[in-house]
Formats: sequence, structure tokens, C-alpha cells
Amino acid sequence: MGALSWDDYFMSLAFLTSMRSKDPSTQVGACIVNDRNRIIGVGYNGMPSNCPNDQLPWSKRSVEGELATKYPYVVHAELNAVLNKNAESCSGCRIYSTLFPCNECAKVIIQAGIKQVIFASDKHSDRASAKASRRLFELANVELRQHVPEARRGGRDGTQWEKAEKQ
Ligand SMILES: Nc1ccn([C@H]2C[C@H](O)[C@@H](COP(=O)(O)O)O2)c(=O)n1
Ligand SMILES: [Zn+2]
Repeated sequence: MGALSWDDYFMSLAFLTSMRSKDPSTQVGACIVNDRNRIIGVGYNGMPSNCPNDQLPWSKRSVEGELATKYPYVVHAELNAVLNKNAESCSGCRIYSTLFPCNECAKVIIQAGIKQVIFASDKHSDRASAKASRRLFELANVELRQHVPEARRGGRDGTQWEKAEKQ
């Protein structure tokens, strides 16, 4: 079996990173890489630092309203990857994300100078936030590409991708 492709490698790293997330419904991971294939930053969706996790909700919906759900509090994987960067700039980099970026992450990605987005799942494509992202990325000339693992092209064993796609 030959070497793992860069795309499979960095998307695998994004999936591995997503496994740190405590979100019970959707674990997301992201990995930013420069043009020399050096890792610039990784992140996953989680509550902000220094906020005790047990004091914030992980629910998707609540009879008490939005403030009793995770949405107003959780920091998205892509934003964490940019914030965690170990280089001066993300300019000209590409980002691998296990989930297509929402509009808030799209703004951050564009402002950070990232030029390419490689995503695995597009499961929220019907949401307005995903539609707004596509519009922003198109206007800002950020290239979008859905990752097709080597295994799907008849290459290696693809069990990790099958598991991820079922999420
Ligand atoms: N681009 C994205 C989109 C979403 N997230 C996070 C935010 C939530 O923790 C979770 C989505 O939850 P769901 O509505 O699927 O239950 O994913 C992210 O990190 N990056
Ligand atoms: Zn987001």
C-alpha cells in the first residue's frame, strides 16, 4: 500500500481532532495547512476556555429557548483552528474541515486570508448559514472542494470515512 495522500492525511487529522469535541450530536474538526504542507493550526468545536463545560448546555433544542441550547456558546472548529495558529498568518493557506463551514466561520476564514476550503460533510447544506457561506466564499474567490477519500476511488480501506459519514 502506498503513502497516504496529503488530502487524506490532513482530513484524517481533522477527523482525529474532532474526536476531542464534547458535542454529543456533531463533532467537528479543522486543520489549517500552508503551501509547504506544514500544519498551521487545528481546532474542534468546544466551549470557550475557562468556561466550565458542565455549566453550559450541549442540547440542540430546549423548551426554555435558544439560551438553553449549545448554539450561542460553542466555539466552532474552524474558528478555533484560526485562533490556535502557530504561525504569524494563515494567508494563502488551505483549511480542512470535517463539516462545511457556517457563515460565521466563512467570515473568519476569508478575513484570515485562507484561499481553499476542503470539507468532508455537507450535511447542513439546507441551512441558511451554509448558503450564506457559499455566497461569501464565491465573492471572495475562496476555492471549495468536497474531499473524496482515496478509498472511495478504489484505494485503501475506508472504514474511518464510513464511520464519519454516519455522524
Ligand atoms: N462549520 C461548523 C458548523 C458547526 N460547528 C459546530 C457547532 C455545533 O457544536 C455543531 C453543530 O451541531 P448540530 O446543529 O449539527 O447539532 O457543530 C462547527 O464547529 N463548525
Ligand atoms: Zn462555524
